[in-house]
Amino acid sequence: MTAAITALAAELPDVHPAFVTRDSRPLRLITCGSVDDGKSTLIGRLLWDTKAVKEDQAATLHRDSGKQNDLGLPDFALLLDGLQAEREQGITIDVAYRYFASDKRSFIVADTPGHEQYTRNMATGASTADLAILLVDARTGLLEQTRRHATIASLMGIKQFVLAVNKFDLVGYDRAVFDRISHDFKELALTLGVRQVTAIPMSALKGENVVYSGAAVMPWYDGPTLVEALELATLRSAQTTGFRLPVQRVCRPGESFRGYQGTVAGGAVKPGDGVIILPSGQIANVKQIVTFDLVRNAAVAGDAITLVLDRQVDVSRGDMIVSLDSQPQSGMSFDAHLVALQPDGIQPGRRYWLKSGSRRQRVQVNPVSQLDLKSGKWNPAEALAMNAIGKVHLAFDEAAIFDPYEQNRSTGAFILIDPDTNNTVAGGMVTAKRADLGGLNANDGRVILSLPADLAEQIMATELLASRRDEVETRRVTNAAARDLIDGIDG
Ligand SMILES: Nc1nc2c(ncn2[C@@H]2O[C@H](COP(=O)(O)OP(=O)(O)OP(=O)(O)O)[C@@H](O)[C@H]2O)c(=O)[nH]1
Repeated sequence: MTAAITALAAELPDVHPAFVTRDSRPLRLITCGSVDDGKSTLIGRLLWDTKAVKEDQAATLHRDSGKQNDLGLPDFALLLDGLQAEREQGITIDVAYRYFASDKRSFIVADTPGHEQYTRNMATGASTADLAILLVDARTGLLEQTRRHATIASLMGIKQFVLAVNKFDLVGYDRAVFDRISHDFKELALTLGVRQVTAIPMSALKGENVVYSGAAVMPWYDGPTLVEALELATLRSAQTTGFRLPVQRVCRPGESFRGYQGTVAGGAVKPGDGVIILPSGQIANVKQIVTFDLVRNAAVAGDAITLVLDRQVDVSRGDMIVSLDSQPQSGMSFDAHLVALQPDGIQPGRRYWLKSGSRRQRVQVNPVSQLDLKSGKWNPAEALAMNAIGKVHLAFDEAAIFDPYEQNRSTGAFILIDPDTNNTVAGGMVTAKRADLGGLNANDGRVILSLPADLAEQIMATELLASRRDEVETRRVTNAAARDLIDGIDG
């Protein structure tokens, strides 16, 4: 991902002058649709009609698509071809960002390959989206896929939808078709608790109701064009957690300098702020904030920084540096929503690698219920099939650190990786810490005591446990996890 994003970010200033001169935050979008609904054509059309396409790109496009289109227009989907090359290089996270702007606002659209729509962007691009554009083909209307995408988008915290009823030229611009599909969609949105819904009939191919009005062919439609709807959308409110810095790298260029690098995943920080390093629990103050070319007096979510602390502490990749007065939750077990992404689904009790930010740890996953997309009900389930949306319990060997996804889309999101195949098997969002006994876990009938090693030795030596050694297993954990255990018992 980093490579793709860095490459795209490097292009940024050339894309559209409006983007760099505006000071308001751009609106972030994701597009969802089934294969062939016209997603590539729509994004291409948006880039083309807002003039985000550079001249040399435009010339190539006209040349390459000259024979393919009887409207005498380029094949807009080709604009996104560059992405294919990035994907073929096996870049881990298949999200690329496209930038465009209207007269009133700038936009960033997360572009992901069709069938893997939600695979990884859940933990990356889409998790920052303000709005989702759901595409449907006017000829087919809502499909199960549309329901799934809408559900996932709402679980991901997106509260504004635009339903793009595309290919309207193929249904004779029939108003009744639009009324039916938009009615169905509004009903679906209501069941998801999404109130801001705009449905728009359009032809991405012909550019009707995308950037320019389609009034000539759809005089009965008096709503906004897609871009007008996007201009009216609101930015997602700021995240509510304190400062979060998942440490990606410890930088030690010389004896005298030690900095902790990463992208701020929540809140803000300034020199002098008190921070705590998790999971170790060490405390320090921020001495300096450095970005690639300057020393800064503050940093906020999204900034890539190097943090220098005022004392020697032990920090490694995967740790999180957070504000002292607003900490994430640390615990051995959490509740989460999961979307299963591989044919094997999620089987009860299976163990995976869980990756969240720069952290990777072992986890056991137990499904609890599955969402029935038609009724919107959660039915009890012990396993999740591919594409199912479920509620699960996560049980860790060592303390995990999360914010609820509602509060922080970055430190509350994760992916699960199959340790045998290295495939991403699920994307998930943490809903809450489980009220468990901190470090006490039951596994295969055995009790696992997770304690710092020396404490574990002492406890195992006690008369009570010495006689039951084969029933109790101890695992060495960090001090923070042990503290959790004690909190759990006290509470
Ligand atoms: N008539 C008509 N055809 C369209 C419209 N939008 C897209 N198409 C055509 O539908 C086909 C699929 O469009 P794409 O943009 O490639 O669809 P996609 O959803 O991106 O498909 P994948 O890239 O496979 O996920 C192409 O042949 C497009 O030219 C439209 O508004 N009207």
